[in-house]
Amino acid sequence: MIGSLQHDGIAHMFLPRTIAYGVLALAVWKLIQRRASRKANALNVAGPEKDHWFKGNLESMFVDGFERCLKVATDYGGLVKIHGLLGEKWLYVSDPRALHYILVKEQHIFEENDGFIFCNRLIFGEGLISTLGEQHRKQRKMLNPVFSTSNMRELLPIIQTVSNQLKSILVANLSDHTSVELDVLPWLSRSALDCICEGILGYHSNAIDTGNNNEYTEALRMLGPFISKTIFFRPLVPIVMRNLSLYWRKKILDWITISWLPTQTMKNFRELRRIVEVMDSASRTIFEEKKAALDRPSPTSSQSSWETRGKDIMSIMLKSNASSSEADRLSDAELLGQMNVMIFAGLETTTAAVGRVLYMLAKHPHIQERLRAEISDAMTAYQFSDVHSHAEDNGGSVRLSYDVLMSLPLLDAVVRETLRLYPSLPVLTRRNIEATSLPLQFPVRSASGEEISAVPVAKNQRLVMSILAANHNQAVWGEDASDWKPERWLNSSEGETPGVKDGVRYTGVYSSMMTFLAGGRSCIGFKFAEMEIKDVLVTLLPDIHLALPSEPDENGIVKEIHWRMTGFHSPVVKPPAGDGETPQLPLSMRLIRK
Ligand code: HEM
Repeated sequence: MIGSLQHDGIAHMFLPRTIAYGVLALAVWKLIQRRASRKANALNVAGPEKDHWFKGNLESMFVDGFERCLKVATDYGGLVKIHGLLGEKWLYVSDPRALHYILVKEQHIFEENDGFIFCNRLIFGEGLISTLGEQHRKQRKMLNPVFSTSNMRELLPIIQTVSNQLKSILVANLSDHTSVELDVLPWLSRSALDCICEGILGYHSNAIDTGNNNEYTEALRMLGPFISKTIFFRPLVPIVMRNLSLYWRKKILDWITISWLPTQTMKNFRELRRIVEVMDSASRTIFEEKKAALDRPSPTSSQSSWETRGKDIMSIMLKSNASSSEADRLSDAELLGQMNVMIFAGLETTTAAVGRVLYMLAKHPHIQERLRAEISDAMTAYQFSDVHSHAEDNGGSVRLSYDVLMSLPLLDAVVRETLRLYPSLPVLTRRNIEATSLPLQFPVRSASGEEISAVPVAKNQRLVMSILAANHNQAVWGEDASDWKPERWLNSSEGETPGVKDGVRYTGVYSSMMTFLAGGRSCIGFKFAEMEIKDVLVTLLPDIHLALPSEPDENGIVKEIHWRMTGFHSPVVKPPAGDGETPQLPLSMRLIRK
């Protein structure tokens, strides 16, 4: 997703069907990169030998390369020279000081890649992930307060309603006597979409109701997959955008999406164009209605097909923008762009995170039991507390307040530990727009074996920031860094803060980990994501027991889940029970006897 290698098309480049289409694009891309590449070749840091003359180390590291990504950092340290396409040299970075330098201290010289920014602008408009420099800073200034804790408090009831719908659907498929195997992934994806649509846009998507055939929500669900399918052509977009007039750009778009071109790639382009048009038109309608609602004294849902209760992020953003000074105010195009960006940014990331926590709990039944007990105790205590008189019950389940939800220690530990070990976006890319020198916390070896603690980097060097390797770094997380141990977060009161060793830590926005990144381009929605993940858990666990599949299928084979890491982590079923490719998360579930 955002800024990830998947977005740069690397993870998909090696699929056989795309290679043929790619040769031409690569040749052009190679020409543009050549100058930077020549300088970058002088990089004097150690790293692995190339695995392939064309693909370098990219396929082995970034196509299902979870272990390889970690091993490269363990073998060579926090700054590693790896091989890109056709011998280009890339830097693979996980050192805490180097990441701080890139993301915080000298953020202005490290930018997202051109292809990423230009394509996002075409798809989403002028939102956060399509802008750079001053314009991006201005947008963050306006948007940061919108994601405040007090606004999250207001949003929680919206999330709780969606989580309850998710529970009702799962419960309807279960019994308390026997376990039933269910692929929960489609349900998690639909409930994440509802959370985002309701919470961010104030729009009743009701995607969880599969009978509700809604063109807009279907387009939102399909956007990510179709961006991935067409991503290979991303490097060409900046060339077209920079060198051709609007007239010719439109002509090219019409040509590549012409209906009689039969190939699958053209079909993918056509579908992506259709999705973007549906998304754009619906977003404009919602946006206009929201603006109109701002001028009405008390909007009612009956006045409009779009719900405008005013507690969603968009409404808060519009109010806050309207009351800002002229200099700080965002244009309508920028506000509109944020709507599409937020949905895209928050959908697959959160779905993967919720799926992973459920999977980890299914794998660790004793932690699941302890967590269920913690949640039940909190609900009982809350039910009989004075505060609860203000909270609603829904279908017999207690709706905890935001503060209680955030204060449950084991819940917090389980979520943190899972987000640390399995970041939804494992790697992200940057390039530097001027020559610089990367400082290192932990020295690495040069290609000739000397110890170095700063590495000169030529302009336009391609950098891969490894969130994964940072979150598994034994130098700050300890020798058990790669073990899933929620208790590490429970012991922090004993004077040890997880992820901090001898004062050294990663400067991420969420607990010394890099899952939501650091600095001015860090995840703006991390509090929203944390609240949503926690709320799904407190809603499901009191009623549903989770386990890994254990029943053999008709061929006598038990399904084994594997988390494939490409741009994202997504669960698949290993062959022979599955195809090892199709995202799915079958879990064995039964109702809890009360
Ligand atoms: C577990 C869930 C999530 C994870 C792991 C995650 C992670 C990240 C990361 C690593 C970035 C930086 C990307 C880059 O620099 O290229 C990012 C950016 C962003 N995220 Fe999230 N995210 C999550 C959920 C959300 C949600 C729920 C929202 C919206 C409500 C959201 C909105 C955004 C936006 C708008 C950006 C761009 C920020 C900017 O460029 O200023 N994210 N996210």
